[in-house]
Parts: sequence; C-alpha cells; structure tokens
Amino acid sequence: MPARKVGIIGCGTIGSQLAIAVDTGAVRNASLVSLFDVVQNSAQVLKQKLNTGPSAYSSFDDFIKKTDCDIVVEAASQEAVKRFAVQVLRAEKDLMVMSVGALADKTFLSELLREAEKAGRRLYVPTGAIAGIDAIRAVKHLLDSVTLATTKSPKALAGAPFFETSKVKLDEIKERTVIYEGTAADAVRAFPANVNVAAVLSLAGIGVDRTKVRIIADPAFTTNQHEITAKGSFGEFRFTVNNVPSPGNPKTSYLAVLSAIECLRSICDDGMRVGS
Ligand SMILES: NC(=O)C1=CN([C@@H]2O[C@H](COP(=O)(O)OP(=O)(O)OC[C@H]3O[C@@H](n4cnc5c(N)ncnc54)[C@H](OP(=O)(O)O)[C@@H]3O)[C@@H](O)[C@H]2O)C=CC1
Ligand SMILES: O=C([O-])CC(=O)C(=O)O
Repeated sequence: MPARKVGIIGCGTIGSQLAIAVDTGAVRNASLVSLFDVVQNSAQVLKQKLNTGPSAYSSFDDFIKKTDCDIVVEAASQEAVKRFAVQVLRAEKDLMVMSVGALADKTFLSELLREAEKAGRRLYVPTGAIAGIDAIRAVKHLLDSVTLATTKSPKALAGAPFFETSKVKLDEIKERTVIYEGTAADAVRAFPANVNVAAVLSLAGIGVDRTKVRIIADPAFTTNQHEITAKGSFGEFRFTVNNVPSPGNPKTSYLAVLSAIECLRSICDDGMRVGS
C-alpha cells in the first residue's frame, strides 16, 4: 500500500500527539500533510514543532480544498464532527472520529454512512479511553445489558453543559458523588468532552438508548476511571481502566491519545492485525 497522507482537524492534546507520532515515523507508512484548528495559530504553532512541514490552516474551507490527503483525523469536538464530517467524506477522504458522541445522533450517523458508501471511503472509530470493545463487538447479539460507570475528579468534569441546568455544584462536592445516571444518548450531549467513550461502547454493543451511563465526581480521584459491565447469555464482562490524564487536558486520558495513534497505525500499516 502506498504511504497514507494524513490530515488532522484539531491541534490540541490528541491532535498534537498524533501529529508528532506521524512526523517521527512512529506511525509507519504515513505522512502528515495538513493541520487545521479553529484557534488562530494553533495549527501553525504545532507545525513549528514538526520536522516534515505539513500545511497549517485556520479555515476549514482552505484545509479541505487545498489538502491532498487520504485520511482525515478529527480530534476537535462533537461540533466539529457535525460541521465537517460530511464534507470530508464528500471530498473522498477516509475519516477517523475521536469526538464519537456526535455519532449518537442516529440520523446523522446514517447520513455519514451513506456518504462514506457513496464516496467509497471508510469511517473509523478508535476504541479510545476504554478497553474491551473487541469482546463487546463479538457478543453484541447476546447482550442483555451494558453499563459504563465513569469516575473523574471535579476538575476533569468542569465546563460540561450538564452543569448549566443541573442543581449539582461541582465546587461543593467534597466526597464521591453520583452526578448523572441515564442513557448514553443523553450522556454524550450533557458531557460532550467527558464520555465520548459511551458512544464507542454503544456503537459496538446495544446502541445509545440501551447503554446506561453513570458519572461520578470524586475529589480524591487522580485518574479517569471507566468501568464497563456487560451481561448476557455469553456470561458477564467487567473491564476497568484507571487512566492517567493527559498533561495538557485533564478531561482526556492518555490512553485516548495512545488509542488514536494505534488506530491510525493499524489503518496505515498493511501488515498483521491483532484482535478483532
Ligand atoms: N473517543 C475517546 O475515547 C475520547 C475522545 N475525546 C474527544 O476527542 C476530542 C479531542 O480531544 P483533545 O485533543 O483532548 O481536545 P483539546 O481540547 O485538547 O483539543 C481540541 C482542539 O480542537 C479545537 N476545536 C474545537 N472545535 C473545533 C472546530 N469546530 N473546528 C476546528 N477545531 C476545533 C479546539 O479549540 P478550542 O480550544 O477553541 O475548543 C482545540 O484546539 C474531544 O472532542 C474530546 O472530547 C477525548 C478523550 C477520549
Ligand atoms: O479520556 C477519557 O477518559 C474519556 C473522555 O474524555 C471521553 O470519552 O470523551
């Protein structure tokens, strides 16, 4: 396979590390050609840290028109997925999505899948900051229930739209407190930068309406913990990850960065694929 040309939307925590991984050859058979971020200069600042000189844009129109790439990685926000994903696929590029909560909108997801099919391109969803997605996929037809319990420190939950309408006051939480219980569909809207993993889990398993989510704020927590419990006629799974937060963004686990890099590596590198 010829080297895959990569473009990145979002030059924050995940986008920067991914760019460095491609730039330094950690992702083989790939070259970084283009960067885009709404924050003025953000793509430019990242470009200065790299050896390979990708183009840097603060306008999506320029990014998509001038970029000769095979795959675009979105590492920006759910809003960015809603605004740009269709255009990326129509421009005949594969798309890897990190802000997976955007795909909880079934009408939007169907539209994306239609566009991908029309363009002969693929939509990739990395496992992200959780584990066990291979097993959930394997038993998807046998699942009775799936629950995600996410525990983060208040500072890793701050800024979520949930707090605009809820009575919960994050700065008054002194001990472990369940602040949200509901469906994955509602959770990814209320906490768009915290539980995209709930959408990944739902897409692999029984969907956003049947996947249940519990979010716990715990001031004693220094990790981002995600615990998946899945039950069905196959037995029972329990997967727990205690993730170190990324240095640049306490909301985003370091595992999410590593998973994005590994997903891109497996797309670009033709060799052996381990796991489903
Ligand atoms: N699937 C998973 O397991 C995980 C997914 N995520 C998600 O991945 C995404 C990236 O995470 P992370 O790198 O930590 O985030 P960061 O906030 O560190 O970086 C995102 C960058 O993208 C920019 N951005 C936001 N919206 C747009 C837009 N519409 N167009 C262009 N640029 C935009 C941001 O600008 P600004 O600062 O102005 O918003 C910021 O510079 C987030 O949505 C996050 O919630 C994170 C962890 C795990
Ligand atoms: O990184 C994490 O722990 C999970 C996260 O933010 C998300 O899924 O949006």
